[in-house]
Amino acid sequence: MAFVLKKSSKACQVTLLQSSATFEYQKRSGKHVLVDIPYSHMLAAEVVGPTCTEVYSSRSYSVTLHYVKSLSNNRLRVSSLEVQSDFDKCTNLAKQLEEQMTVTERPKRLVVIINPNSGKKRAEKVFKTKVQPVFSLCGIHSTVIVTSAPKEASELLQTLDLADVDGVVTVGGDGLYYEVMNGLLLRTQKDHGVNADDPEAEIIPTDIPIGIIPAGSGDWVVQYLHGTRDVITSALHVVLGKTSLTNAVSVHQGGKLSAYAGLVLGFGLQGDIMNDCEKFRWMGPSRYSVVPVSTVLSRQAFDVEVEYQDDVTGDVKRISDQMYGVDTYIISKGEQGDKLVPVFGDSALSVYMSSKCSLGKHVQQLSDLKENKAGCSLSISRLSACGYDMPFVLALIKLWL
Ligand SMILES: Nc1ncnc2c1ncn2[C@@H]1O[C@H](COP(=O)(O)OP(=O)(O)OP(=O)(O)O)[C@@H](O)[C@H]1O
Repeated sequence: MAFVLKKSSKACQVTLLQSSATFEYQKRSGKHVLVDIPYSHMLAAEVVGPTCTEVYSSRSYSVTLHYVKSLSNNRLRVSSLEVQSDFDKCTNLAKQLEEQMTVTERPKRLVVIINPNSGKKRAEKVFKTKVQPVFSLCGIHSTVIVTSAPKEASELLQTLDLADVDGVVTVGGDGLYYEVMNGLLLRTQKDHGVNADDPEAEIIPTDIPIGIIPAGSGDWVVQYLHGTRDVITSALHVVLGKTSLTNAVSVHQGGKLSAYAGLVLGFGLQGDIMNDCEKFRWMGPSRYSVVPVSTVLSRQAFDVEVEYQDDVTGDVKRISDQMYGVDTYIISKGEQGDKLVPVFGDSALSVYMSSKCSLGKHVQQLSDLKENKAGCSLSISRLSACGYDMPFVLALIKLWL
């Protein structure tokens, strides 16, 4: 299907192809331009009529197509293209484009949960100035909840009416994502009559996707997911509606569910680092650079036994040693050349163990891991114990990709 409209007084041919629309026109300089925009990247087509001060002419209507453009470093931005014609042509073109956009399922009703105390305490401003305009452009209705205390988000999700909700968006850091993921999973178990405390019970995955707008201190989940912590990029990933599966792992101790983990499960040093960082929250994001140094200097080795099922052979193996830490990456890390890259929704988890060694060697191992150097992980399909009774159960939940 093709339409001929105008762009800056010159003819512009718009052709609707199977998966994209092309716009072909000449610039004032005479240069020929062809813009090919996939339907999957289109956000909205707006028709604007003549203002009352304009003299009506045969082409005083316009269609502005808003779409997503890729920039360097995995960032996305909104771009627009305007063509002019009469009322019939403009409304017809806009209707055809809107129809193509709705072929892929996109969210229309969202619950947005903001932690005003995340990171540099700019989450509310970030949402209002950068995210809300993108949601409005795409006709998304959002119910905004600003938390006033820790755990409020997960408690609220136990009773909130989620029947018509297409997704929950967090504006904060990894901690808020963790809270919302826990809240949604617990709600899903309750709704299905599953006893979440039972370590043998299969976790029922939640149908409601989670979107993450980075406004925290670490923002690791979103960086792994989108390759950037750019706010507008995250908002655009949400509105385009494509989801990715990620793992959640339940951790049980003493016959009770401790929590669902979604990023790293750190036993020993890593857990101590996170615990110490929380005590220095007043330092803001810089606590993650300073506090770990003192925690590593006061490291302690434990007698640990790790039993796991090998990802490749399926054999159950056991390692006993004095270790500083056993870290399980729920968002696994796969090897790509000499680098470690995040892998979402993998059937295996990666485990890193730090056996007793000199401080120099230990620091080297930790910095290799921080720089994502390949070669220091074990890939396991099930980790059953690490010194304590901590069986893990895997589930998959959806994130907007
Ligand atoms: N209104 C609030 N006041 C204080 N703490 C809150 C509030 N709402 C949520 N929290 C808690 O704050 C913790 C940290 O929040 P969040 O992850 O958003 O920020 P961050 O710690 O700065 O970022 P990151 O987790 O990426 O380092 C979460 O565990 C959450 O439970």
